[in-house]
Amino acid sequence: MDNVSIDSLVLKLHDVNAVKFGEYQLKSGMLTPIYIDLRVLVSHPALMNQVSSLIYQRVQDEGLQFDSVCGVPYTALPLATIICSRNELPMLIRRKEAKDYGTKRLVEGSFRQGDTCLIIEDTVTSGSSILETAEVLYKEGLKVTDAIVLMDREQGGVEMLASRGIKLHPIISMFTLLNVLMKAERIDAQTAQSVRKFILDNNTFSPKEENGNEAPATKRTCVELSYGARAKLQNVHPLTSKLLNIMEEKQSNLCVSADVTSSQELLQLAESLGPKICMLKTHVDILKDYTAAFSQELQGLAEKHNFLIFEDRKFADIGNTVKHQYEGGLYRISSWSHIVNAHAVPGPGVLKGLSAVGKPLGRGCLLIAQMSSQGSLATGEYTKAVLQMAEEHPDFVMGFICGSKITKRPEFLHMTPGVQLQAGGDPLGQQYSTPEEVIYNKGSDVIIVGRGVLEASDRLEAAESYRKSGWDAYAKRVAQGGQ
Ligand SMILES: O=c1ccn([C@@H]2O[C@H](COP(=O)(O)O)[C@@H](O)[C@H]2O)c(=O)[nH]1
Repeated sequence: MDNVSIDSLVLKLHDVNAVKFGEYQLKSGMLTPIYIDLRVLVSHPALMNQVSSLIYQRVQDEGLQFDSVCGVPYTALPLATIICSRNELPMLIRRKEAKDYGTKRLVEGSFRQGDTCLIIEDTVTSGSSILETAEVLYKEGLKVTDAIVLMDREQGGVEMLASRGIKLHPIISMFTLLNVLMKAERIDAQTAQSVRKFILDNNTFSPKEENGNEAPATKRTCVELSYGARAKLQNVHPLTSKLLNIMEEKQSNLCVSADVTSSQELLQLAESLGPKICMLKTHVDILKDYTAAFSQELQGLAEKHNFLIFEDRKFADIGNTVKHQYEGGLYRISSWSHIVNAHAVPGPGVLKGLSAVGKPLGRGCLLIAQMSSQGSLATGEYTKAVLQMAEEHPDFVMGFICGSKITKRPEFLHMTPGVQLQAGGDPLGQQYSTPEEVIYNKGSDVIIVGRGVLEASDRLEAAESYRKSGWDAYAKRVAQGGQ
């Protein structure tokens, strides 16, 4: 499903007043600054057809297997009807109340015990309406493994349903909707930010422990998705998805920081450590003998060993300057580095400049939200502002350089430098944490290790130790946090 169709749909939904800003009450009684009212769709047949086509396209893209389709009453009923009728799929209707005459059935239509039913819903907040429908279907002997929703408010529905064995596939999610409306100047940045804050502050999902009690706060903050599951999320940057898949496949969340000054040595590192890493970080401006041939060889090794290249350039100038720095000069960074990073200090212009060059090439960027060095000024409100900048540019920003997880949004990556097997520091203010601390306790995704590997007598053996510690810490986190 392409972004163009999602963007145009969001704008049309806004045109027909299906997206309202103000103060509204949800089914749960919760007051919300944004209300999605898809009941109006029935008055707009062309839009109804567009929505139905997008839902069916998603069903096909996901390769979902099912025997029948059921729309959650009432708003999703006509959507399910159009989809089933157009594509000749058997449909079931869930009654809200059984009739007190005739068959008294709660599910109308023909089915066999053990059949799988796909649920279609218009909007999800907590996921409770889908679960109610699924429970009625279960009582009839049907199975429910997947549900498709047009609009996910991103308030815990995906996680709640996942905890009950149902995979929810959202077509539009709240943060995407806000970004599209903001880009089209339908809402201002302040409105978008206050809605984002409301959504993040009002997550409805609290996992239960096996004894039925609520999990303690430390466990409850979010359900932990695996790297592989995150790779499949709808909003994820394509390069993030690629990286997450590499991580899962190679069982490595290790990025080696190749801080050496000779091209030959860097290429040797890439060749020997390539199988152990998901990413290789460079500081191209410390090489004393850079040539274009070097960058070509490096790209070849990245393909051979399936890792991404991250040039740690830390762009920090106005948009026009960073555009030149990224695209041109001696290094032509955009031509060979999959990922670069930037400081948020100049404001969003830095991202506009970089993305003008990087986006057409499928590149991505990390924002520096925190630094590992002692006395860093990138803390508190600054870090929050960096997060906001990322949320406003999800089509180019893949995540953050940071010391710990700064957002629960699973589509953003957290990458942490300042990692060694023993905590400590260097005389110039670098501060080190262990892989276990960074990945398990601080919730980061990738460990970035330089001297821990480079100064070891056996670099390959050291890289394997870091790969294993990083991976074990991640496996422990996922095992305790969910799926
Ligand atoms: O906050 C930051 C941002 C970047 N770095 C870079 O990571 C490596 C760390 O090297 P070590 O040898 O493991 O200390 C280095 O390239 C830094 O420029 C960072 O350390 N902290």
